[in-house]
Amino acid sequence: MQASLALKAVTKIFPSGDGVREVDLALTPGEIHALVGLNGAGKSTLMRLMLGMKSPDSGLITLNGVAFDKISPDRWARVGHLIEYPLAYAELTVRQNLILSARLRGSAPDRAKSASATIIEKLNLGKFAERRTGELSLGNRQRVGLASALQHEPDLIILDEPTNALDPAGVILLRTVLLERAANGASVLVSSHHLDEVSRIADRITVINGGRIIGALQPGQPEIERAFFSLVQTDSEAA
Ligand SMILES: Nc1ncnc2c1ncn2[C@@H]1O[C@H](COP(=O)(O)OP(=O)(O)OP(=O)(O)O)[C@@H](O)[C@H]1O
Repeated sequence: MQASLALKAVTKIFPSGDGVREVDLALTPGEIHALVGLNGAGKSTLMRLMLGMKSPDSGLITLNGVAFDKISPDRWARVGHLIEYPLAYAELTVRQNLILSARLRGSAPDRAKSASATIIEKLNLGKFAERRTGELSLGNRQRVGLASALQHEPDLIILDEPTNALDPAGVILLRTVLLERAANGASVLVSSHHLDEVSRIADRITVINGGRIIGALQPGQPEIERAFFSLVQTDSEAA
């Protein structure tokens, strides 16, 4: 069964009073869903909740109808994510890191080797494959983090600002891999500040402000930035 993740009235409030409130959101197999919002809007918090890295104060999150405390480790192994910092050992080479991450997700040694070779090619990391990861530029480390999140062909993909440090070539390569995964039925959620980029790849764009979902934008709609700021301004004025 392909992944579909659903949030119902999910709330998580930090002691400061910030957080996310009463969020309803659903990811659909085969769709790329973008989450856009200003700095501090609640995107990373929401993604952490969707990955079980944080627990909600109230509300329910399910994966294919199953509550998080009942999801098996095998099911989690088919999830790919990158939240803020790429997880990689600085002393290991790119290839070693990728093989290790595939093994940690339960891939057999041969499968881990071939999966890492495939993603190294897809994200154009060949030149760096035998270099120590700690020596790479920020953008190439981001590519390694993305490679690790995507190499095991996950059916649920959650990426927090995946294009932040990427050059235009990296953005295009990532776009190709995400479109390919979605075409194969994966549910994809990406957060971004780059409205033009998400407009190009997303099937749906959800806007978050002050921890609440405040509306949607149409991918490809003209003047999408203006529409985004108008939604945010109206919401902020009403608050
Ligand atoms: N662990 C935490 N403890 C207290 N407050 C937190 C914590 N994590 C996030 N927050 C607060 O919750 C709010 C939402 O933060 P979050 O990181 O989810 O925003 P974001 O939309 O991802 O922002 P950005 O675009 O800057 O990455 C912010 O006000 C932030 O300061």
